[in-house]
Amino acid sequence: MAEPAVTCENVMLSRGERDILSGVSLSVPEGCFVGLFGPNGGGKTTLLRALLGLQPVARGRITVLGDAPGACSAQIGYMPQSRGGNGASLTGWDLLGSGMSGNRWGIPWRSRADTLAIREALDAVDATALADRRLGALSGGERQRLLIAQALIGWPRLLLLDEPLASLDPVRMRDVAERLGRIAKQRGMTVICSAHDINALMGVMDSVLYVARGQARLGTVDEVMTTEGLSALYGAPVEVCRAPSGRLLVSADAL
Ligand SMILES: Nc1ncnc2c1ncn2[C@@H]1O[C@H](COP(=O)(O)OP(=O)(O)OP(=O)(O)O)[C@@H](O)[C@H]1O
Repeated sequence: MAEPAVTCENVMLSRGERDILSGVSLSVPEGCFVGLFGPNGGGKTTLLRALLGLQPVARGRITVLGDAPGACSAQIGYMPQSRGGNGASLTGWDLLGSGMSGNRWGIPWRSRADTLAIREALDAVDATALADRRLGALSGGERQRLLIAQALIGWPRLLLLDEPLASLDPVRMRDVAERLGRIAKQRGMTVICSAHDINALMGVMDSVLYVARGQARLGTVDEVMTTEGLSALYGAPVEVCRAPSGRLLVSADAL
């Protein structure tokens, strides 16, 4: 059987004096598309950073692509949570090319293979027409698509996306989610993608990873997104309803 892409064994992650996640054990099979959800401050970014080796593991053990976090960086694409703003005078080509020449000295130079890899990644999220424009002249959602393209360059084995759908309008959100799902399946990529709107990833993700109050639960949508399951995770009544359209509605006073 194929080795899992990610494992956590009794993992605790702390920031400063605070424990953000504790006792987390899970296994993500290679090729699985995982939607990562939870409240603000629930620990989604902290977990993604731990998988990258950027956040120390306070207790327990994490493996990523069969190795310690940080050991397989070349096989991982990462899109950090966008805080906007920087590099307004750069173009999309500059942005995507910047990640490719970091191991070379001298004037930035792009090989034909680099250019092809950038073109493929831009095409994958329908961002080719944006790449010649300055970042400062793009909308938040347009910049967001370029950042997703940047994470896709070279078709990484593991793709970690921190709220890639934020700032996209509903139609574009669905379009980008479906494109990511198709690429992941075609390329056998493992994806962990955080989001706030679970409906944006319905039909695209294979599993849901829900983090809240320091706990994590991984399973299918039907296993995790239940009134009982989420109420237990939040430690407060949470109601999960499925509309006739298939959309999930999650509501609670505490959310
Ligand atoms: N640099 C830091 N130092 C100390 N605590 C931090 C730091 N960054 C984040 N935290 C805290 O860690 C907790 C988890 O934050 P994290 O960013 O992982 O949550 P999140 O689930 O990604 O939230 P959001 O949905 O708002 O993006 C939060 O309570 C946050 O305040």
